[in-house]
Amino acid sequence: MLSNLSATVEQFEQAKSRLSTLKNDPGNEVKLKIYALFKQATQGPCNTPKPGMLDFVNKVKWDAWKSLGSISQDKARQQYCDLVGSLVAAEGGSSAQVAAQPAGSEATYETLLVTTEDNITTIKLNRPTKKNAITTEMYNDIVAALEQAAKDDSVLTVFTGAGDFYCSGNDLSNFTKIPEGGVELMAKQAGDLLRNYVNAYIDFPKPLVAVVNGPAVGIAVTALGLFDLVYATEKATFHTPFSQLGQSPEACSSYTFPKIMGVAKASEMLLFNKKLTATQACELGLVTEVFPESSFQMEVWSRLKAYAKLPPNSLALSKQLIRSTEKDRLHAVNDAEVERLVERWTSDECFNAIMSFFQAKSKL
Ligand SMILES: CCCCCCC/C=C/C(=O)SCCNC(=O)CCNC(=O)[C@H](O)C(C)(C)COP(=O)(O)OP(=O)(O)OC[C@H]1O[C@@H](n2cnc3c(N)ncnc32)[C@H](O)[C@@H]1OP(=O)(O)O
Repeated sequence: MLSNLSATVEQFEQAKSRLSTLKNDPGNEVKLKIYALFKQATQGPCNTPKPGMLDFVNKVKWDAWKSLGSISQDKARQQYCDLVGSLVAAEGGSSAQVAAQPAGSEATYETLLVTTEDNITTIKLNRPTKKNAITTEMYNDIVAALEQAAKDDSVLTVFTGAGDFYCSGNDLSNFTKIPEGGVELMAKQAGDLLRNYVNAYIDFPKPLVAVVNGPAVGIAVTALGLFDLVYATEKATFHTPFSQLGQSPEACSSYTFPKIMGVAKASEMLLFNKKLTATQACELGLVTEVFPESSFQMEVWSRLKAYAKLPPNSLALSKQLIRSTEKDRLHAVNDAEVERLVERWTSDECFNAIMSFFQAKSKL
């Protein structure tokens, strides 16, 4: 179903009242941006006379408002909600209540928000109470959303998470629903789903961008090797605890990680569960750039909106040139990783690790 969405007046009011609950001063630059967005959202483009040279404070505020040019009140309201949402989230609150969806078209899924605006299709994992862990239904929905994004008019596709986590990886309860055919059938079905999921990334034809808004675990980290840009907030972490879970790497990371960061660093992550900070992940080349949490959403989205104005065919063709020589290799790696995991999922090591998680004996 398609409908038009932007920040509602109610969301805007909610964002206003949440702003007053902030404990930390976000700094003058951010405060000015908030002021300007508020004025634009409530009064439209700046049309008041410029304050005199000596009226320093009002002149700076006027400049900030004027700098928004003619952006619509709807858009300003939405950006205001996004900015307040990121400030609230930075203090440990949930940004989900105030962050508005980009205006534009929206496809409806149970735990996925898929929207298209400004030539960008955004796929947002929307299960914040479970740290955006991916259920079997979500794997299928993400594949469908990627197939749709490949065909739509957008130039870039962005993947991100709602709330304080980017994604905690595979939902471990996917392995607790044993079908009548037993554990072997469950493992085979999970393998087919995983192969299909990873193929959707390998074959994705347009630039794919990860906006890593918080910690990432497991398959949410390994899949990053198949993205074209990875932007992370400074509070993001990157953890692939496969041996701890009795499992093995997926999403082609057994190939992409050594290529990106070298065998030694890849082994620390994929064999020995080393959790990286955003800065470490950037130094190793897994992350493109790290941003301060207070301005993360604002900086990243303004940059992506500019990129999305570039000529789409040129972008897609250049991506194909960069990636095409690797495609067959990546498919072969995906098949091999899936084969290994199907074995692992029937092992005692894996069974015991998942049981301990649900008996709350172990957390990563
Ligand atoms: C069917 C296809 C299969 C393809 C599989 C492909 C292979 C994939 C491999 C992986 O992705 S391996 C990584 C799997 N992920 C984990 O092991 C993470 C497990 N979670 C945790 O260790 C912690 O929850 C956390 C992520 C470190 C967060 O800890 P925090 O203390 O901040 O929050 P919690 O209270 O633990 O979490 C809130 C809520 O969410 C539930 N939850 C979080 N992550 C998962 C998860 N991955 N699977 C299932 N449930 C998860 C957690 O249990 C809490 O639930 P409630 O207790 O509130 O009901």
